[in-house]
Amino acid sequence: MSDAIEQYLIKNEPYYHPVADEVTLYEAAYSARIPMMLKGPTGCGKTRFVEFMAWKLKKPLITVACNEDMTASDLVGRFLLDAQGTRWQDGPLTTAARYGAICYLDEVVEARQDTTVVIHPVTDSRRILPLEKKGELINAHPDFQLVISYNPGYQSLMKDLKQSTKQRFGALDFNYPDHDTETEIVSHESGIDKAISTKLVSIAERARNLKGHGLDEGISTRMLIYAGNLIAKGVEAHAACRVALVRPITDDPDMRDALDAAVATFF
Ligand SMILES: Nc1ncnc2c1ncn2[C@@H]1O[C@H](COP(=O)(O)OP(=O)(O)OP(=O)(O)O)[C@@H](O)[C@H]1O
Repeated sequence: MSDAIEQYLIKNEPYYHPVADEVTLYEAAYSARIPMMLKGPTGCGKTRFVEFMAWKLKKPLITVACNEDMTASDLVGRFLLDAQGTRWQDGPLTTAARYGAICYLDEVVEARQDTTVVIHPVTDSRRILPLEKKGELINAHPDFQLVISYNPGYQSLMKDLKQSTKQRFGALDFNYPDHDTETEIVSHESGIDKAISTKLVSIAERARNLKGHGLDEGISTRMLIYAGNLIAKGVEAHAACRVALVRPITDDPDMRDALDAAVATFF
């Protein structure tokens, strides 16, 4: 393995608690080199899952957080001018395709459509990545796989992946884990005991019922871990929940009252 890619190998096993059969399905998809789309709300474990799978498959992982200012060059690479003159610098997608990594494009829908089309030739049977500016055509390394994340809740008609992009991927649905699994995860990640984390999970479950009825998104596993982290640091539970759960998710006074009431039910 080249130095360029060695740095992206995950050395220690990431903690990942499987929720259903996603590990086996992903392994099969990887061995068939099917590009994968991980669908689900923010903070529910998609990134942790891909880190775990990359570690399990012993493949390097290159992650790119996509945004609307991103251009195709940010993915494939560009010519840079320095003291020695002009030189080409591979972008993260090119590095992954050239040397055989898993490339994870987080929230790819944020990127402009002219950016997302660069992934087309490398996500169908051609498995090629044309570097038009450089005049080079890369045949993707056999170990290369593209993985994207997608939050169906955020999509609108104005901003969505084209069908021609979506249909190049297999998809796994992610959601918040079931009560016991989430309790386990929150305890493990924040160090609080299960008696407290089960209460945090119960608060989140109530709040998740408010999604679409005043809240745009549910309280995520990530937020529960933050609350647990604060409690583990000695912050009193009500204050921890206010800082980590209630205030970040809404500014609506009625919704804040409803969430405070849910917190008061359990603490
Ligand atoms: N099944 C799980 N096993 C272990 N940890 C988990 C699991 N699900 C969630 N977590 C925890 O929740 C945190 C948030 O998950 P993660 O960062 O993977 O979310 P995400 O779905 O990728 O969010 P985003 O879409 O915002 O990037 C992780 O750092 C991890 O601590």
